[in-house]
Amino acid sequence: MTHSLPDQNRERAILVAVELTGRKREPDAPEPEESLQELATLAESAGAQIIEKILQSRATFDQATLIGSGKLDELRSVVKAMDVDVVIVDHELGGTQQRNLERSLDCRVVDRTQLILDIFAHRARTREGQLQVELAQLNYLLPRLTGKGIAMSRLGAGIGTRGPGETKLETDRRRIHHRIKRIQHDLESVRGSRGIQRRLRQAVPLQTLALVGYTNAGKSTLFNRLTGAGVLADARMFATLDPTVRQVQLPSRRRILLSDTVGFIRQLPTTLVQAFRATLEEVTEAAILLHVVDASSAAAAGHSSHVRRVLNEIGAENTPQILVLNKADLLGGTSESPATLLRRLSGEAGGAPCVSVSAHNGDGVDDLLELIDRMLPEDPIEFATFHIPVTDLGVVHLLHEFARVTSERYLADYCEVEAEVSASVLRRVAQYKVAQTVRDTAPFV
Ligand SMILES: Nc1nc2c(ncn2[C@@H]2O[C@H](COP(=O)(O)OP(=O)(O)OP(=O)(O)O)[C@@H](O)[C@H]2O)c(=O)[nH]1
Ligand SMILES: [Mg+2]
Repeated sequence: MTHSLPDQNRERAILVAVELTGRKREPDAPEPEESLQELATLAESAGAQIIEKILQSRATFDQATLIGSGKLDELRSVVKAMDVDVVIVDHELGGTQQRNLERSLDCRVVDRTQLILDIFAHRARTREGQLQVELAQLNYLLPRLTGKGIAMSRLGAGIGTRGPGETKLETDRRRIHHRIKRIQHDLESVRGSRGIQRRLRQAVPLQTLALVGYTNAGKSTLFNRLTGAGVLADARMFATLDPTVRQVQLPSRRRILLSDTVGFIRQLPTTLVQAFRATLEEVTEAAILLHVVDASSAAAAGHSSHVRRVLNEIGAENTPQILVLNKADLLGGTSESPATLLRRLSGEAGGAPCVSVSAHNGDGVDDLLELIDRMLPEDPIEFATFHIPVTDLGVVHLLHEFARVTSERYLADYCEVEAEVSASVLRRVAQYKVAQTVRDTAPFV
């Protein structure tokens, strides 16, 4: 785990989870230990030092305090003895439960969602990302503002205290509602300008592919490997929050756009995922999804089935997928051979083609590019004549860039261009077309 703070500057955290006995787990739900381990990774990503992990088995969650009263006493003495700053609970807490726990333990109590939001708040770089996180935080807090109202003005620099502008929130619900409206309004205008960028991008008729996957799967590392871009890749979870888009050239010399997106994680409420609309748009509009899995993780299968579920929820289940088993360089010590894992995950993904790569050392990346080339829809070349008004000369430029122009003549108020154009480019400029014949030639490069 990477963290930059020396131990004495990090918050001392205890992690708590409850294992419900006698209840069948959801098909892709993790083992409680595995979930607790993931929580530890998250907490460390947020800068905490883990003092202890506590797992309690119970038939049900306690309504008032989640854990039972005996366990609570035990926890209280550990908190005191070990000088603990924050207790992090691996389940979503209701407002009352959180308040009761804080009062009883006399220390800060944060749940999994708050921790994730906290990391998000820290990582968001763009204005849109920051607004999205604040909106998600407010939506999380609102239903928890029951009774006398929780202490909204917990100031400080620790985990869970980077709440949405404590000072803005110190009063009541109405102010929060007001703030939510304001953020939504600001988001609309930020999105408006992104919409313009997106349209500009669409004017360049390239297909977009999106990297998706569980957090820490290696999406950004693969993105950098494929595009030569210097996107932050980090062992901390949720290194990427804002989508980044770059061009990639395929072996056929066709170009595509690749976008790197926020990682998915279990127990992140879909409403929160929805807040990351920028990412979702990249995903739902992609021609192909590159589903990246950390094949070296013992939880690979659970992670990939979770990702498939989120893709379902956001309506991207029918987008063609390539399963990319990453971190192949680390394989060897795992119980399942890469070939078996590939077969199994591919079967679960409805037979999606898969490829094993190492974003780290580049192994398999050429195979991935070949596969993308084969999977991209055919794009036949046609020969067409265009009349482009002088007011739209940008289109002439576009044809020079993305087609093979064979002649170009400037007439009174338009330019006549003859060109070999791929079908996808042709669709963009169809309104200027005056004649067209399909050519029986190989795609130009
Ligand atoms: N050994 C090895 N490590 C890798 C490989 N790919 C990525 N990593 C490491 O895995 C960690 C996570 O990589 P990222 O590329 O940031 O992962 P991500 O999927 O973008 O993560 P989020 O943006 O947090 O969702 C980093 O420490 C990378 O160096 C690989 O092929 N082999
Ligand atoms: Mg990333």
